[in-house]
Amino acid sequence: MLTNVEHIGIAVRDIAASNDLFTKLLNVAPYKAEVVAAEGVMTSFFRVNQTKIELLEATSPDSPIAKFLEKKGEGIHHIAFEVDDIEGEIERLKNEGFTVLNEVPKRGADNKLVCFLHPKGTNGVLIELCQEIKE
Ligand SMILES: CC[C@H](C(=O)O)C(=O)SCCNC(=O)CCNC(=O)[C@H](O)C(C)(C)COP(=O)(O)OP(=O)(O)OC[C@H]1O[C@@H](n2cnc3c(N)ncnc32)[C@H](O)[C@@H]1OP(=O)(O)O
Ligand SMILES: [Co+2]
Repeated sequence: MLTNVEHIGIAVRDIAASNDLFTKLLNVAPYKAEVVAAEGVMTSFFRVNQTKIELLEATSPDSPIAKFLEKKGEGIHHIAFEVDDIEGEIERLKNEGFTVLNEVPKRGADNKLVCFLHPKGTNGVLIELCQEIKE
């Protein structure tokens, strides 16, 4: 089951400059910076009550963020929903006809297991599902 919007991912060219901007905007400093090498991203997380913003900078030219920036420029990159059973949701969504880009959940940022749905099947919005990793 999808429980809530866990974060909004925003693609940025210069995460240090965007950290300053979002700190002013949200009146709060980022609580975490984390590289996810497998995704080719550097992330920075802000929390405003229950809402999180994830800033994403590409760490390599073949990063999905680099391609996105080249094509669309800076802006909202994805919406992430929190789920309580990511494997179950993957099966359910596959059966509903959505294209799951990684059918095996992968390690994301901020201590989550994640998967993504192709935006072609979701009205042009990249959707991420994420489940807290219980240590
Ligand atoms: C996991 C760490 C962290 C976390 O929260 O834990 C993250 O969120 S990491 C975020 C970065 N990782 C990903 O985005 C992984 C999933 N994304 C992908 O697999 C690709 O980006 C994919 C398949 C969505 C697009 O890759 P492709 O190589 O096909 O790039 P194209 O430029 O050819 O795109 C094809 C088509 O899709 C449109 N597109 C691409 N990205 C997005 C997007 N973010 N939102 C909406 N639409 C997108 C692109 O415009 C192309 O459409 P077209 O009409 O053909 O121009
Ligand atoms: Co994300």
